[in-house]
Amino acid sequence: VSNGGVLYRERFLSPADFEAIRRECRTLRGGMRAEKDSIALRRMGLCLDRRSHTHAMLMSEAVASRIAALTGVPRLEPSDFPAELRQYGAGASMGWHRDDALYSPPQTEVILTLGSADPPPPDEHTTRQLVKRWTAQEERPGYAPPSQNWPPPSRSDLATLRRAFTACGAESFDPGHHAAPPTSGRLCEPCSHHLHRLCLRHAAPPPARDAPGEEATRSGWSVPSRGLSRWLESSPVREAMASRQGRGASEKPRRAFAEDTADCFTEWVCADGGRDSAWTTPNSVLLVRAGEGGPSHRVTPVKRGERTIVKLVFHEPDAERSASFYDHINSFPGAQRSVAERARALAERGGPGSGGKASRAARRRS
Ligand SMILES: O=C(O)CCC(=O)C(=O)O
Ligand SMILES: [Fe+2]
Repeated sequence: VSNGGVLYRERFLSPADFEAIRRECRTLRGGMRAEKDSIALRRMGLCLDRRSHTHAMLMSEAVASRIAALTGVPRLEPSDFPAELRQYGAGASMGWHRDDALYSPPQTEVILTLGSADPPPPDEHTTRQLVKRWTAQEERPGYAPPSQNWPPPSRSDLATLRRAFTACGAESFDPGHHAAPPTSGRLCEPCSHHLHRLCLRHAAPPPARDAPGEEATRSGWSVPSRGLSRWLESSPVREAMASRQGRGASEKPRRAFAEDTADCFTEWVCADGGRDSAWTTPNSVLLVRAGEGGPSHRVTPVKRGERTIVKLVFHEPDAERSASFYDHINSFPGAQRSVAERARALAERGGPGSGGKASRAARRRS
């Protein structure tokens, strides 16, 4: 794997395949249990049934050869190590570690993100650029707020919105459709209650501007679907709006940006010793080379929301199981130790350099 053994790629599966996997995995969440003996803290896990659709889709020759092509490993195969569904809830994290080599030569691990907590907010520069682009779009004649593709207002917004709409005499208020996305300077003049939402009654007829989703994608971040109103009130957004209205950015920011929405990153050490990190988007894959030669990496603590991933293991043809393979398998939640496998693991540990009780006790799952 390039970049010191880590590679991050977004939009890995087709939207249809990804949705099918996400749907199935959602139904399995109830079966998750706290992971045992793991470096990860407060993470929940579940081994995916080999007969599941998710397993069939991901542990396939097709996916293996795509991973091989991405990593530059000549050939990879789906391993017999269980694919795991894992969830980081609030407070969960994973400290710096290298993935144990479950095989020799060491495997490539694939972290497919199914869902993530709210993304971290954009920096101030990005926010200003985005607000500028939105404004330009909104100033086109005939602009109307999009209906479906903007996240609907959060529950806590509804009462305020309803009041604002009543105040300006709007006839109806449908939370899913009558709330516009954040705008910059263009307030609903008659209402002017809301800096960031247009009242449809006072908005011009359709159409249309780029879907906010596309905007967000182009700018490299997603608008938080939860905590939207807090995000809008955060200082760079407010300042950008204020300066559009010629009022300058004199208002004291009420809340610091970074405190407001914070969530976990996967961080790793690159080949040159520097660090890189990713807020892993849904349908992204993070490919990590295991073993001593692999990169050190970690997951920063989740403060809000949750992040669900599927972890998959691929190995080179003819790779052999290592003692760690058995240690790991036996520490799965609810694992039944297989006598034969245990015997085999013990026999393998007898070899030179395979570590005694102390190293076994110290070994924790990655
Ligand atoms: O959740 C992640 O992004 C990384 C997880 C990881 O490193 C592991 O499970 O070994
Ligand atoms: Fe890891």
